[in-house]
Amino acid sequence: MFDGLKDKLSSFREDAAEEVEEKAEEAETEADADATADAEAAPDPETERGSDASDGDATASDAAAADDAGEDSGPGRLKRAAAFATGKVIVEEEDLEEPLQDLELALLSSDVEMSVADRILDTVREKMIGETRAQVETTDQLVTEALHDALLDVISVGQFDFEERIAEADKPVTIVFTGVNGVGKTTSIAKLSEWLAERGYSSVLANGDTYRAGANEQIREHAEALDRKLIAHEQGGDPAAVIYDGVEYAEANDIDVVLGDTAGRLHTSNDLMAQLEKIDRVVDPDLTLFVDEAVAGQDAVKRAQEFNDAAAIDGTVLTKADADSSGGAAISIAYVTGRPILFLGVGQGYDDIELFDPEELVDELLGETE
Ligand SMILES: Nc1nc2c(ncn2[C@@H]2O[C@H](COP(=O)(O)OP(=O)(O)OP(=O)(O)O)[C@@H](O)[C@H]2O)c(=O)[nH]1
Repeated sequence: MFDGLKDKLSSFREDAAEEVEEKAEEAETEADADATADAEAAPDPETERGSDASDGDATASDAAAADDAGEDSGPGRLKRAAAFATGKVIVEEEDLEEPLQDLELALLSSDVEMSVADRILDTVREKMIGETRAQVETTDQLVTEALHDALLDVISVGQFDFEERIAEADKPVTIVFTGVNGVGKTTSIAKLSEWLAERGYSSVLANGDTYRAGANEQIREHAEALDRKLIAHEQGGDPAAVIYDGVEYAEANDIDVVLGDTAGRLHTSNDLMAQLEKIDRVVDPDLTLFVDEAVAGQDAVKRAQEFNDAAAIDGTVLTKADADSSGGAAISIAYVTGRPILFLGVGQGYDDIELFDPEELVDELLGETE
């Protein structure tokens, strides 16, 4: 999962750490050279005692040396050298220039959305530049921490505890799933039903996809495999009515959660978006979840944004993360929509769904999981 991105992040860490180390060493060499120059320029107390004239000469050459140092090194260098002498390393903007350019390219080529990449770069800059570290700390640690914070900042936008939300909500909890065709919506509903069952919550499936021929059969297969009740109407029926029936069934039978499928649609299909509005009006779902596939990268991010604009979503289920190397959608969707990723689909089996944990993803991306 996300191997391509992991490799790119790892290269950035190595390059940035190397640059900062190199510059720190330069500062050390300069600090040493300055110290030697100072020592050489310092008047010998023995000779000094005998000659008043040499006193004046020494002061002049000291000043000249100080001037030279100022001209050649600039205040940044001096500050750096001074910090180095006290056991610290200061990170300067120029150390990071090249690695950050490479990081930007790496993120964009991993399908990370532009504004998200910018934000990550800004945070890394903010966390690292002007930062001092003790020489005993590794620079890699400093870079890793900055990258960790930058990634977490964008990935964890809007995050809430899904399990707690379900536990605390009045029952039945109604969840409606939207998204385009073929991204794994129906499979995700089945997986979520199983995920809920494992945590002691019963669920009923309601097939609001009355549009596509074969939709009833597809979801029925899952319902039968999992031994769940399915509410379905004829093809061409009113999706809001199906989900409403699902809610009534749940109320009558003490079922905790209603999982409502809907037809795959583009945010631009007006009639289908109007159906979603009707579902909203008639059923007033507790949560509307957008489903898309991680492998769609930038397209998934764009669709999430467009769906959220057209019909406010509460979160995303990102499927096929197991087949995605880029990780761009996983990193970008929450920041772009302001709504969290709640689940990752990680395979075709019913158990292949994971509650999304931003901290866990960041650790995995930075190779800190083992
Ligand atoms: N590898 C992998 N495959 C998945 C995942 N989730 C779903 N799939 C597969 O993706 C395909 C499409 O899934 P569906 O659930 O039929 O997709 P859908 O969005 O409901 O499709 P429509 O009903 O046509 O809108 C199926 O073959 C699923 O097994 C996942 O997390 N990982």
